[in-house]
Parts: sequence; structure tokens; C-alpha cells
Amino acid sequence: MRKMGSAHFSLAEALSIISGRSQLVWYYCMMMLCLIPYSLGAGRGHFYKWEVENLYWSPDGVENVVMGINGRFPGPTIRARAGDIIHVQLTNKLHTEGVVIHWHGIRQKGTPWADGTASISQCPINPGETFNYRFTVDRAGTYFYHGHYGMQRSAGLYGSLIVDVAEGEKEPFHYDGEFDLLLSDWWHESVHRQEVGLSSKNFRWIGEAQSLLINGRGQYQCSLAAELSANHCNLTGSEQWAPYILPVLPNKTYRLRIASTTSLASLNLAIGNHKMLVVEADGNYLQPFETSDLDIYSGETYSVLINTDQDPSQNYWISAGVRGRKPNTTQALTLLNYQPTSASKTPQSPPPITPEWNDYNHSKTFTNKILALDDPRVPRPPKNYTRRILLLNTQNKINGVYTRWAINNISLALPPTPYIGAIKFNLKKAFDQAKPPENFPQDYDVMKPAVNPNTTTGSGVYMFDYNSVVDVILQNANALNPNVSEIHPWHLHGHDFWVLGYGEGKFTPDQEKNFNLKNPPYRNTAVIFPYGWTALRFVADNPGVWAFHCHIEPHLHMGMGVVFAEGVDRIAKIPRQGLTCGLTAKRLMKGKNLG
Ligand SMILES: O=C1O[C@H]([C@@H](O)CO)C(O)=C1O
Repeated sequence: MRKMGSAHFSLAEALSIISGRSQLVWYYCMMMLCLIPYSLGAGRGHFYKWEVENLYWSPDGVENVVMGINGRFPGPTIRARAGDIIHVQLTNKLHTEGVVIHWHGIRQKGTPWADGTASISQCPINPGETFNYRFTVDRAGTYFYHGHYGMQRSAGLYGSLIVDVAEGEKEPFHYDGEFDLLLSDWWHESVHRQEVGLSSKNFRWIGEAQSLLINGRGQYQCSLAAELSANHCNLTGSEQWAPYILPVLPNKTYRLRIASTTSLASLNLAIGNHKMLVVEADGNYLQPFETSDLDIYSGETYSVLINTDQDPSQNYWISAGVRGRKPNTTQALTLLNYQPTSASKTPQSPPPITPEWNDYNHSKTFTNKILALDDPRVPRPPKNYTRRILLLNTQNKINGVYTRWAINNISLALPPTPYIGAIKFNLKKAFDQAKPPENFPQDYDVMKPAVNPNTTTGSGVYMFDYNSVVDVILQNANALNPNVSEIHPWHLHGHDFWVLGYGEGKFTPDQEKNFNLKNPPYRNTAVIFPYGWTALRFVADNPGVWAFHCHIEPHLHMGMGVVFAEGVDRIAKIPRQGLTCGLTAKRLMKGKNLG
């Protein structure tokens, strides 16, 4: 039954996900009772056996070390149907560091211990050890997975996770074929060196990426577009860094599933001569809208439809370039290759030009077009909230020497005991018991550097009443240097939220009257623009402990995140596998039951 890659797994395993009590389940299965849930329509199971290891690889033509899975970079694509059960048996083959994998956009209803966030939902998996991720993919959509320990996502630990509609269900749009595009940025400096630079007394910023990658492939030393110059890439197509080409037939509709797992870059994607119809974001359907270029921030996913209605004797560039930071990285390129035209035919038109990096009006116009589809599958927000918290994002110093990011003047320092165990077993020494602040001083000037940039680290938790409606106002501000405020894409684990609105400057309660309660997009990642605010609403209906953080990897490393928790007392038995560190390990050693 078990082999490398994907396979259906046993009914018993399927059941153990549903109940979280594998031994009992085996017993019941022996009694043949396990047939009942299957006949009631439980999803199909997919079993994957993965090994995470460092590999020599050339993502952009320069040999480097990447964090891969089963000898590949990026990791294998998971493909399932809504309602299916995924079981990834993950073995850590790294030599000297732990690892975890987060299933980005999957809400982990009933399986909060499988969220794959080190210090929050589990202990890092030690070298040589194996952890079983079992969870249900409850909704069709475009997702991805990635490392969530230190900066392992930046090291290349990521892959696509695609969920099709359940058998017999239909998408609200038609397409003839599809491609997955996983976008990332790539540094030649090792992630270990980057982490040291960011955490040292003499702060060293990572700088801009050397390359942008599409499905793990970029070109650093040469250009695909520079046909007549010596700099033209000389490729056979079999290189690890040869572009992932999209072969299409004329007069068809294709779905491109686009996910950004970038460490730092905000991107803009465009296809020469082709418009895109945007239909899905973060696993939720959108009111379709047409665009000639698409902004995508780290942690976001989109589906777009394109019609291959252009001259079929030509090929067309697909390009992705940096937005929101002064770019120092060349565009990523690949080809929309009309069949039977040869893929070696260079497009007639040059690659689309990325809008100016600081043309924020362009980004805001795009963002404001993103609205939920009028469809019962996309939930609408409750009209009122139970609790509202304001989160001020600032860049700070600690003791005048370390550079960090802070939320309401606390910079997140993750503790060694996973919160999920610490809260469930009331281990008060495991993290700061003081409630983290819910707002910031009224007179804080978001347009200027902080008067006193000093901050402290903390590990407190925002605890929400189960089923309460929470509003979060993310407030951006000036960074340490004058006239600098950056883009931050915030990602919430365990939930989707409604994006009720965006605004400029400091949020004031009277702006609530402009909130979109009718058809706000339902997402798991939303951006705050420089000097602006973003208002989110979600229902705290998923028992667990959930990270909410800036998806820019170095920013999270520098403390830009908070921890949310709700209904932890309702969590069924947490598998011991994930709790064998910190104070939960001590509890296990004392022989105390973790149930
Ligand atoms: O966190 C960051 O640090 C640098 C800069 O602010 C200090 O060098 C930068 O561009 C960030 O996004």
C-alpha cells in the first residue's frame, strides 16, 4: 500500500484523521466498522512519503544548495479533490536542523496540530525523525506548501498544492487546460548567512534577490529575450534552470494557477498580447475582472483565464517583475508557446514592461477590483464584530543595536514550547502570560519614524472567544528611515478573512462607514500599502493556535507577527509526535497524559 509519491492509503488512516485517535481506529477497523464513514462519503486519501534534504541545484544557472523534497526542487505537486484527505509522511534528512511544512491556505479544521508552524502548532521535526501530516483539503482552490521554520521557505522548501472541485461539482467558469505557476525569488547567499545577518548586532540586510524563478527556474547569467546579443541564454531545455514553457493550442481557454512564495518580492505578472480574467484568489471565487497585468504579493494565489486567440504562428512572453521595492532583479521570463510553433522561436513583441515599482496607484486600482463572486460558496461577512484590535507595524531597534519589526511595539520571539500544547495544558511558563496590546498610542505619527524606536521582544497570545467575530486593523507606518514605508502582505493561518477595506494614513473609526460588507474578498493574505491601513474581519471558529504574520520571510524572522488562539480546550487529543520539545516534552517525560 505504501510507496514513494502519492498513493491511496488505508481506510484506517483515513479514519484516524477524522477522529485523531489512531489506535482506537485500528481497533474499530478490525471490527470492520471502518467501512461506515467511507460509505458515508469521506474523501479519498492520498499518501505521500517525503524526504526533505539539501541538494546541489542550479535554480538560475548558478549552482547552489537548495532545500528540496525527494531529490527535487521545487517539491512535488500535491493534487487532490475537495474533501480528500492528505497524508504526508515527512522525514527530515537535513543534517543539522529541524524542519516543518505549512499547508498554506488549508484551514486545518479539526487538525490544528498539522498546520506546520514551528513553535506554534508543533515542535520542529529533528534530523532523522518522521512526522505525519494528515489533514483534509475541504475546498477547491490554488494553494501551496512551504517550510515554516526559520527562513526555510527562502531556502527553497516549497511546492504547489492544487485542489479540484469534488466529484460531480463544477467550477463557476470553463477552461480547456491549466498550468501551475509557482513564483519565487532566489538569493545566491545561503539562508543561514542571511539569518545571521538579520539577527546580528551589526544588522546586515539581505538586499534584493539575484533572480526571480517560475516553477523554480530562472536565468541569472543570461537573458532569454536578448536574442541578438552575446548574453542570450544558450539552452538545450534539459537544464535545471531552463524555463518552464507553457505549450498551448490556439483558440482555447487556459487556467493559470499562480502562487507567490517569494521571500521578499511583490510581483507583477503579464503575458504579451493576452489579457487575463481573474477568477479566484486564495481558494475563493472572485467576481471575474479583466486585467493586462496582475499584482501578486507573497502568500497570495490567483487563478486567471486566458484565451489563446492571438496569431498562432507566434510565441508570447510571460514575465514577472518586482513591485514595491526599488528593483535590482531582472524580470523572470517564460513562454506561452502556441502549438505547433517551435518553442525556440523568440516572440515578436518584447516582454511586457513591469509597472514602475513605486506606482502604488496602479497597485491600489488592481487591488480594489478584487471582489467576491456572488455565489453561495463564498461566505459573506457578519455585519458586526465582537472585538476589534489595531495592529501597528513598525521597524524598531532593540537596545539600540538589533533591528526588528514590531507590532504594537512588541517584536515576536517564538518560544521553544509549541503554543498548542502550552495553552492546552496550561503551561504558564511556556510563553508570556501578559495580554499583548490591542492598540497603540493615539498620538503615534504613522507618517514619521518613531520618536523612540526602541522595542522589546515578546511571546504573548491574542486569545479570542470561540466563535467571536474579530476585526483586525493593520496599520502601516514609517520605517526607521524617514520617508520609507514598505508593503507588507499579512497571512493568517487557520482561517480566511474578509478584506473590508483599505485606506490612507491613520485609521479612524469613522472610516468604518466605507467598509465593504456586501462582497468583500475572502482571503488568507492581504497587503498593507505604505502609510496605509487594511481592515480585516474573521470568525474565530477554528479551535487552535494560529500565526498571523507578514509573509515577507526576513520580516517574520525580525519579529513581524502575532499569535492568535481560540477554542483550544475543544481540541481533541494532540498527537504526541508534535510535542516532544520544550515544556510539553518534560510533561511527557513525567508520564503525564497529553490527552
Ligand atoms: O526589513 C528591512 O530592512 C531593510 C532596511 O529597512 C534596513 O536596511 C529593508 O529594506 C527591509 O525591508
